[in-house]
Amino acid sequence: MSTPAAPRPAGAPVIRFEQARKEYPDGTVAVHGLDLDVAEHELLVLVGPSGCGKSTTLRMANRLVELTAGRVLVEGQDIARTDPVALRRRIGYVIQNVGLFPHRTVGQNIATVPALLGWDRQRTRTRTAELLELVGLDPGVYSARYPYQLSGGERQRVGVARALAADPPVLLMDEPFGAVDPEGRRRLQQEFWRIQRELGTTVMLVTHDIDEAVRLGDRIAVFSQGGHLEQLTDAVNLLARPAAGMVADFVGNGRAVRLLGIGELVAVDLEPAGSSSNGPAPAPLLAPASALRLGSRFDDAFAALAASGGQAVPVLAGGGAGAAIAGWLTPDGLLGALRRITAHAADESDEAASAHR
Ligand SMILES: Nc1ncnc2c1ncn2[C@@H]1O[C@H](COP(=O)(O)OP(=O)(O)OP(=O)(O)O)[C@@H](O)[C@H]1O
Repeated sequence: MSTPAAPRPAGAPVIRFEQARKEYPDGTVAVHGLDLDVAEHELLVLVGPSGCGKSTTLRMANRLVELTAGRVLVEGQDIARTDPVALRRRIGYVIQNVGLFPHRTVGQNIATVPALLGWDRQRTRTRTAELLELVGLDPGVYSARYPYQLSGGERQRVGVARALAADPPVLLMDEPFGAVDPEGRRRLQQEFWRIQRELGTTVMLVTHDIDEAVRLGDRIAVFSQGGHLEQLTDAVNLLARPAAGMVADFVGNGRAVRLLGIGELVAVDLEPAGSSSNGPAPAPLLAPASALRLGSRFDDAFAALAASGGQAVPVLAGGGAGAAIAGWLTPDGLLGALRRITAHAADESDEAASAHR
Protein backbone atom coordinates (compact mmCIF):
# COMPACT_ATOMS: atom_id res chain seq x y z
CA MET A 1 0.00 0.00 0.00
CA SER A 2 1.17 3.52 -0.65
CA THR A 3 1.35 5.90 2.24
CA PRO A 4 -0.81 9.00 2.24
CA ALA A 5 0.87 12.16 0.95
CA ALA A 6 0.65 13.85 4.33
CA PRO A 7 -0.62 12.76 7.73
CA ARG A 8 -4.21 13.72 8.26
CA PRO A 9 -6.29 13.67 11.38
CA ALA A 10 -8.35 10.48 11.67
CA GLY A 11 -11.65 10.82 9.90
CA ALA A 12 -10.55 13.81 7.83
CA PRO A 13 -12.22 13.85 4.44
CA VAL A 14 -10.09 12.63 1.56
CA ILE A 15 -12.18 14.57 -0.96
CA ARG A 16 -13.96 17.75 0.05
CA PHE A 17 -16.23 19.87 -2.13
CA GLU A 18 -16.73 23.38 -0.79
CA GLN A 19 -19.46 25.33 -2.56
CA ALA A 20 -18.23 23.73 -5.78
CA ARG A 21 -19.92 25.20 -8.83
CA LYS A 22 -19.70 24.36 -12.52
CA GLU A 23 -21.19 26.52 -15.20
CA TYR A 24 -20.39 25.35 -18.73
CA PRO A 25 -19.55 27.98 -21.36
CA ASP A 26 -23.07 27.76 -22.85
CA GLY A 27 -24.53 28.86 -19.51
CA THR A 28 -25.65 25.42 -18.26
CA VAL A 29 -25.17 25.30 -14.51
CA ALA A 30 -24.45 21.60 -13.98
CA VAL A 31 -23.57 21.94 -10.28
CA HIS A 32 -24.77 24.89 -8.28
CA GLY A 33 -22.76 25.00 -5.07
CA LEU A 34 -22.00 21.59 -3.69
CA ASP A 35 -20.75 20.83 -0.18
CA LEU A 36 -19.77 17.18 0.17
CA ASP A 37 -17.10 15.17 1.99
CA VAL A 38 -15.84 11.71 1.11
CA ALA A 39 -14.21 10.09 4.14
CA GLU A 40 -11.07 7.98 4.08
CA HIS A 41 -11.72 4.35 3.03
CA GLU A 42 -15.30 5.23 2.20
CA LEU A 43 -17.16 4.07 -0.88
CA LEU A 44 -19.48 6.95 -1.63
CA VAL A 45 -22.01 6.56 -4.43
CA LEU A 46 -23.49 9.47 -6.37
CA VAL A 47 -26.86 8.55 -7.79
CA GLY A 48 -29.60 10.48 -9.53
CA PRO A 49 -31.46 10.98 -12.79
CA SER A 50 -29.74 11.62 -16.11
CA GLY A 51 -28.19 15.06 -16.41
CA CYS A 52 -28.29 15.89 -12.71
CA GLY A 53 -24.55 16.63 -12.55
CA LYS A 54 -23.04 13.38 -11.26
CA SER A 55 -20.28 13.06 -13.86
CA THR A 56 -19.50 16.76 -13.66
CA THR A 57 -19.07 16.42 -9.89
CA LEU A 58 -16.82 13.40 -10.24
CA ARG A 59 -14.69 15.05 -12.91
CA MET A 60 -14.24 18.14 -10.78
CA ALA A 61 -12.24 15.97 -8.38
CA ASN A 62 -9.50 15.17 -10.91
CA ARG A 63 -9.69 18.46 -12.82
CA LEU A 64 -11.11 16.97 -15.98
CA VAL A 65 -13.71 19.66 -15.30
CA GLU A 66 -12.46 22.96 -13.90
CA LEU A 67 -14.60 24.66 -11.26
CA THR A 68 -16.31 27.97 -11.93
CA ALA A 69 -16.39 28.80 -8.22
CA GLY A 70 -15.71 27.13 -4.88
CA ARG A 71 -12.97 24.64 -4.07
CA VAL A 72 -12.21 20.95 -4.12
CA LEU A 73 -9.63 19.59 -1.70
CA VAL A 74 -8.02 16.19 -2.16
CA GLU A 75 -6.11 14.93 0.86
CA GLY A 76 -6.27 18.44 2.25
CA GLN A 77 -4.78 20.17 -0.82
CA ASP A 78 -6.69 22.61 -2.97
CA ILE A 79 -6.54 20.87 -6.34
CA ALA A 80 -6.58 24.19 -8.22
CA ARG A 81 -3.00 24.57 -6.97
CA THR A 82 -1.99 21.00 -7.81
CA ASP A 83 -0.50 20.03 -11.15
CA PRO A 84 -3.34 18.18 -12.92
CA VAL A 85 -1.06 15.46 -14.28
CA ALA A 86 0.44 14.75 -10.86
CA LEU A 87 -3.06 14.83 -9.38
CA ARG A 88 -4.35 12.23 -11.84
CA ARG A 89 -1.51 9.88 -11.02
CA ARG A 90 -2.75 9.85 -7.45
CA ILE A 91 -6.37 9.40 -8.45
CA GLY A 92 -7.53 6.35 -10.36
CA TYR A 93 -10.31 6.92 -12.88
CA VAL A 94 -12.59 4.29 -14.38
CA ILE A 95 -15.23 5.06 -16.99
CA GLN A 96 -17.97 3.04 -18.59
CA ASN A 97 -16.28 2.16 -21.82
CA VAL A 98 -13.02 1.73 -20.03
CA GLY A 99 -10.84 3.47 -22.61
CA LEU A 100 -8.18 0.77 -22.78
CA PHE A 101 -5.45 1.50 -25.30
CA PRO A 102 -6.36 -0.81 -28.22
CA HIS A 103 -2.81 -1.37 -29.45
CA ARG A 104 -1.39 -2.27 -26.08
CA THR A 105 -1.69 -5.61 -24.35
CA VAL A 106 -3.62 -6.04 -21.13
CA GLY A 107 -0.33 -6.09 -19.23
CA GLN A 108 0.85 -2.88 -20.88
CA ASN A 109 -2.49 -1.21 -20.24
CA ILE A 110 -2.34 -2.04 -16.55
CA ALA A 111 1.26 -0.82 -16.40
CA THR A 112 0.41 2.63 -17.78
CA VAL A 113 0.73 4.58 -14.54
CA PRO A 114 3.57 2.48 -13.10
CA ALA A 115 5.50 3.25 -16.31
CA LEU A 116 4.85 6.98 -15.85
CA LEU A 117 6.05 6.65 -12.29
CA GLY A 118 9.25 4.96 -13.47
CA TRP A 119 8.75 1.59 -11.79
CA ASP A 120 11.26 -1.08 -12.82
CA ARG A 121 10.15 -4.02 -14.92
CA GLN A 122 10.12 -6.60 -12.18
CA ARG A 123 8.00 -4.51 -9.84
CA THR A 124 5.61 -3.64 -12.67
CA ARG A 125 5.27 -7.25 -13.77
CA THR A 126 4.61 -8.46 -10.23
CA ARG A 127 2.02 -5.77 -9.65
CA THR A 128 0.28 -6.47 -12.96
CA ALA A 129 0.00 -10.16 -12.16
CA GLU A 130 -1.30 -9.43 -8.66
CA LEU A 131 -3.97 -7.10 -10.02
CA LEU A 132 -5.11 -9.50 -12.70
CA GLU A 133 -5.55 -12.16 -10.04
CA LEU A 134 -7.37 -9.69 -7.85
CA VAL A 135 -9.96 -8.98 -10.55
CA GLY A 136 -10.29 -12.67 -11.32
CA LEU A 137 -8.28 -12.97 -14.57
CA ASP A 138 -5.47 -15.49 -14.93
CA PRO A 139 -2.29 -13.45 -15.65
CA GLY A 140 -0.81 -16.30 -17.70
CA VAL A 141 -3.78 -16.15 -20.05
CA TYR A 142 -4.66 -12.47 -20.11
CA SER A 143 -1.46 -10.40 -19.78
CA ALA A 144 -0.51 -10.80 -23.42
CA ARG A 145 -3.99 -10.38 -24.89
CA TYR A 146 -5.20 -7.23 -26.62
CA PRO A 147 -8.43 -5.48 -25.64
CA TYR A 148 -10.27 -6.74 -28.75
CA GLN A 149 -9.64 -10.29 -27.51
CA LEU A 150 -11.64 -9.68 -24.33
CA SER A 151 -15.35 -9.78 -23.50
CA GLY A 152 -16.99 -6.57 -22.30
CA GLY A 153 -16.90 -7.75 -18.70
CA GLU A 154 -13.24 -8.73 -18.94
CA ARG A 155 -12.43 -5.32 -20.38
CA GLN A 156 -14.08 -3.67 -17.42
CA ARG A 157 -12.09 -5.84 -15.04
CA VAL A 158 -8.91 -4.73 -16.79
CA GLY A 159 -10.11 -1.13 -16.50
CA VAL A 160 -10.47 -1.56 -12.74
CA ALA A 161 -7.06 -3.26 -12.51
CA ARG A 162 -5.45 -0.45 -14.48
CA ALA A 163 -6.99 2.18 -12.21
CA LEU A 164 -5.67 0.34 -9.16
CA ALA A 165 -2.19 -0.28 -10.57
CA ALA A 166 -0.27 2.37 -8.65
CA ASP A 167 -2.45 1.78 -5.58
CA PRO A 168 -4.02 5.21 -5.69
CA PRO A 169 -5.51 6.41 -2.42
CA VAL A 170 -8.53 7.68 -4.34
CA LEU A 171 -10.54 6.10 -7.11
CA LEU A 172 -13.20 7.86 -9.20
CA MET A 173 -15.58 5.58 -11.08
CA ASP A 174 -18.18 6.69 -13.61
CA GLU A 175 -20.69 3.95 -14.38
CA PRO A 176 -17.84 1.45 -14.16
CA PHE A 177 -20.00 -1.65 -14.62
CA GLY A 178 -22.41 -0.09 -17.08
CA ALA A 179 -21.44 -2.09 -20.14
CA VAL A 180 -21.85 -5.50 -18.53
CA ASP A 181 -24.91 -7.77 -18.63
CA PRO A 182 -26.94 -7.90 -15.39
CA GLU A 183 -25.46 -11.16 -14.08
CA GLY A 184 -21.87 -10.24 -14.85
CA ARG A 185 -22.53 -6.86 -13.37
CA ARG A 186 -23.64 -8.33 -10.08
CA ARG A 187 -20.50 -10.47 -9.92
CA LEU A 188 -18.24 -7.55 -10.76
CA GLN A 189 -19.93 -5.41 -8.13
CA GLN A 190 -19.36 -8.09 -5.51
CA GLU A 191 -15.74 -8.55 -6.45
CA PHE A 192 -15.11 -4.86 -6.61
CA TRP A 193 -16.69 -4.40 -3.19
CA ARG A 194 -14.39 -7.07 -1.76
CA ILE A 195 -11.32 -5.51 -3.37
CA GLN A 196 -12.23 -2.05 -2.10
CA ARG A 197 -12.59 -3.40 1.46
CA GLU A 198 -9.28 -5.18 1.14
CA LEU A 199 -7.32 -2.22 -0.21
CA GLY A 200 -9.14 0.48 1.73
CA THR A 201 -9.25 2.73 -1.32
CA THR A 202 -11.43 5.81 -0.98
CA VAL A 203 -13.94 5.61 -3.81
CA MET A 204 -16.44 7.97 -5.37
CA LEU A 205 -18.66 6.07 -7.79
CA VAL A 206 -21.33 7.43 -10.12
CA THR A 207 -24.32 5.36 -11.18
CA HIS A 208 -27.92 5.95 -12.21
CA ASP A 209 -28.81 2.50 -10.84
CA ILE A 210 -30.30 2.64 -7.38
CA ASP A 211 -29.72 -1.10 -6.85
CA GLU A 212 -26.02 -0.69 -7.55
CA ALA A 213 -25.91 2.28 -5.18
CA VAL A 214 -27.56 0.29 -2.40
CA ARG A 215 -25.34 -2.74 -2.90
CA LEU A 216 -22.05 -0.87 -2.95
CA GLY A 217 -22.32 2.40 -1.08
CA ASP A 218 -21.22 3.02 2.48
CA ARG A 219 -23.12 6.22 1.91
CA ILE A 220 -25.25 7.28 -0.99
CA ALA A 221 -25.65 10.85 -2.21
CA VAL A 222 -28.85 11.38 -4.16
CA PHE A 223 -28.63 14.31 -6.58
CA SER A 224 -31.35 16.22 -8.37
CA GLN A 225 -30.90 18.47 -11.42
CA GLY A 226 -28.22 21.09 -11.00
CA GLY A 227 -26.08 18.96 -8.71
CA HIS A 228 -28.32 19.56 -5.71
CA LEU A 229 -27.69 17.11 -2.90
CA GLU A 230 -31.13 15.86 -1.87
CA GLN A 231 -30.12 13.19 0.64
CA LEU A 232 -26.85 11.76 1.92
CA THR A 233 -27.16 8.63 4.00
CA ASP A 234 -26.50 4.89 4.18
CA ALA A 235 -28.41 2.31 2.16
CA VAL A 236 -30.76 1.13 4.89
CA ASN A 237 -31.70 4.65 5.79
CA LEU A 238 -32.22 5.64 2.19
CA LEU A 239 -34.59 2.75 1.60
CA ALA A 240 -36.34 2.94 4.94
CA ARG A 241 -36.56 6.70 5.07
CA PRO A 242 -36.16 8.31 1.66
CA ALA A 243 -36.56 12.07 1.82
CA ALA A 244 -40.00 13.11 0.63
CA GLY A 245 -40.44 14.11 -2.98
CA MET A 246 -37.71 13.56 -5.53
CA VAL A 247 -35.72 11.00 -3.52
CA ALA A 248 -38.76 8.89 -2.68
CA ASP A 249 -39.76 8.93 -6.36
CA PHE A 250 -36.27 8.01 -7.46
CA VAL A 251 -35.88 5.22 -4.91
CA GLY A 252 -39.31 4.09 -6.03
CA ASN A 253 -41.03 0.74 -5.70
CA GLY A 254 -39.22 -2.36 -4.62
CA ARG A 255 -37.73 -0.78 -1.52
CA ALA A 256 -38.69 -3.75 0.66
CA VAL A 257 -36.99 -6.16 -1.72
CA ARG A 258 -33.85 -4.04 -1.72
CA LEU A 259 -33.88 -3.98 2.07
CA LEU A 260 -34.00 -7.78 2.02
CA GLY A 261 -30.87 -7.67 -0.12
CA ILE A 262 -28.78 -5.68 2.34
CA GLY A 263 -29.81 -6.69 5.88
CA GLU A 264 -27.79 -9.36 7.70
CA LEU A 265 -28.92 -11.80 10.39
CA VAL A 266 -27.57 -11.28 13.90
CA ALA A 267 -28.09 -13.29 17.09
CA VAL A 268 -30.99 -11.19 18.41
CA ASP A 269 -33.07 -12.12 15.35
CA LEU A 270 -33.07 -15.80 16.39
CA GLU A 271 -34.91 -18.03 18.83
CA PRO A 272 -32.37 -19.47 21.27
CA ALA A 273 -30.70 -22.70 20.19
CA GLY A 274 -32.28 -24.78 22.98
CA SER A 275 -35.84 -23.59 22.44
CA SER A 276 -36.82 -25.94 19.64
CA SER A 277 -38.62 -28.50 21.83
CA ASN A 278 -41.26 -26.11 23.13
CA GLY A 279 -40.82 -23.27 20.66
CA PRO A 280 -40.60 -23.35 16.92
CA ALA A 281 -40.75 -26.73 15.23
CA PRO A 282 -37.36 -27.24 13.64
CA ALA A 283 -36.98 -27.95 9.96
CA PRO A 284 -34.45 -30.64 9.08
CA LEU A 285 -30.91 -29.34 9.06
CA LEU A 286 -30.03 -27.96 5.65
CA ALA A 287 -26.95 -29.06 3.77
CA PRO A 288 -24.07 -27.03 5.25
CA ALA A 289 -23.42 -25.19 2.00
CA SER A 290 -26.94 -23.78 1.92
CA ALA A 291 -27.37 -23.39 5.68
CA LEU A 292 -28.02 -19.97 7.08
CA ARG A 293 -25.31 -18.41 9.18
CA LEU A 294 -24.99 -15.36 11.34
CA GLY A 295 -24.34 -12.63 8.79
CA SER A 296 -26.47 -14.27 6.08
CA ARG A 297 -28.38 -11.78 3.98
CA PHE A 298 -32.10 -11.44 4.59
CA ASP A 299 -32.93 -12.53 1.04
CA ASP A 300 -31.18 -15.87 1.68
CA ALA A 301 -33.02 -16.13 4.99
CA PHE A 302 -36.30 -15.46 3.21
CA ALA A 303 -35.53 -18.16 0.64
CA ALA A 304 -34.68 -20.68 3.38
CA LEU A 305 -37.93 -19.95 5.22
CA ALA A 306 -39.89 -20.30 2.01
CA ALA A 307 -38.20 -23.66 1.33
CA SER A 308 -39.04 -24.91 4.83
CA GLY A 309 -42.69 -23.96 4.41
CA GLY A 310 -42.36 -21.35 7.15
CA GLN A 311 -40.91 -23.69 9.78
CA ALA A 312 -38.03 -22.43 11.86
CA VAL A 313 -34.69 -22.94 10.19
CA PRO A 314 -31.38 -23.37 12.00
CA VAL A 315 -28.78 -20.65 11.80
CA LEU A 316 -25.15 -21.63 12.25
CA ALA A 317 -22.31 -19.76 13.87
CA GLY A 318 -18.69 -20.47 12.98
CA GLY A 319 -17.50 -22.40 9.97
CA GLY A 320 -16.49 -25.91 8.93
CA ALA A 321 -16.39 -28.62 11.56
CA GLY A 322 -16.63 -26.01 14.34
CA ALA A 323 -20.03 -24.75 13.17
CA ALA A 324 -22.74 -24.86 15.82
CA ILE A 325 -26.39 -23.88 15.79
CA ALA A 326 -26.60 -20.29 17.02
CA GLY A 327 -30.40 -20.33 17.05
CA TRP A 328 -33.52 -20.74 14.94
CA LEU A 329 -35.00 -18.28 12.52
CA THR A 330 -38.77 -18.02 12.27
CA PRO A 331 -40.89 -15.86 9.94
CA ASP A 332 -41.58 -13.57 12.91
CA GLY A 333 -37.86 -13.41 13.57
CA LEU A 334 -37.22 -12.23 10.02
CA LEU A 335 -39.94 -9.58 10.29
CA GLY A 336 -38.36 -8.46 13.56
CA ALA A 337 -34.99 -8.28 11.84
CA LEU A 338 -36.41 -6.02 9.13
CA ARG A 339 -37.94 -3.82 11.82
CA ARG A 340 -34.59 -3.82 13.61
CA ILE A 341 -32.64 -2.41 10.68
CA THR A 342 -35.30 0.10 9.73
CA ALA A 343 -35.69 1.31 13.35
CA HIS A 344 -31.93 1.76 13.54
CA ALA A 345 -32.14 3.77 10.32
CA ALA A 346 -34.88 5.95 11.78
CA ASP A 347 -32.72 6.87 14.80
CA GLU A 348 -29.82 7.79 12.58
CA SER A 349 -31.89 9.78 10.16
CA ASP A 350 -33.33 11.86 13.02
CA GLU A 351 -29.80 12.60 14.16
CA ALA A 352 -28.68 13.40 10.63
CA ALA A 353 -31.69 15.60 10.01
CA SER A 354 -30.96 17.70 13.09
CA ALA A 355 -27.26 17.90 12.17
CA HIS A 356 -28.07 19.11 8.66
CA ARG A 357 -30.41 21.87 9.76
N1 LIG B 1 -19.44 20.31 -21.91
C1 LIG B 1 -20.69 20.66 -21.58
N2 LIG B 1 -21.23 21.81 -22.03
C2 LIG B 1 -22.49 22.18 -21.70
N3 LIG B 1 -23.26 21.46 -20.88
C3 LIG B 1 -22.78 20.32 -20.39
C4 LIG B 1 -21.48 19.84 -20.71
N4 LIG B 1 -21.28 18.66 -20.08
C5 LIG B 1 -22.42 18.40 -19.40
N5 LIG B 1 -23.32 19.40 -19.58
C6 LIG B 1 -24.67 19.51 -18.98
O1 LIG B 1 -24.52 19.56 -17.59
C7 LIG B 1 -25.58 18.83 -16.96
C8 LIG B 1 -24.97 17.75 -16.06
O2 LIG B 1 -24.29 16.79 -16.87
P1 LIG B 1 -23.58 15.52 -16.24
O3 LIG B 1 -22.94 14.78 -17.35
O4 LIG B 1 -22.75 15.94 -15.11
O5 LIG B 1 -24.84 14.72 -15.68
P2 LIG B 1 -24.99 13.20 -15.18
O6 LIG B 1 -25.82 13.25 -13.96
O7 LIG B 1 -23.66 12.56 -15.08
O8 LIG B 1 -25.82 12.59 -16.38
P3 LIG B 1 -25.90 11.06 -16.97
O9 LIG B 1 -26.41 10.18 -15.88
O10 LIG B 1 -26.88 11.22 -18.10
O11 LIG B 1 -24.52 10.71 -17.43
C9 LIG B 1 -26.45 18.31 -18.07
O12 LIG B 1 -27.51 19.19 -18.25
C10 LIG B 1 -25.53 18.31 -19.28
O13 LIG B 1 -26.26 18.51 -20.46
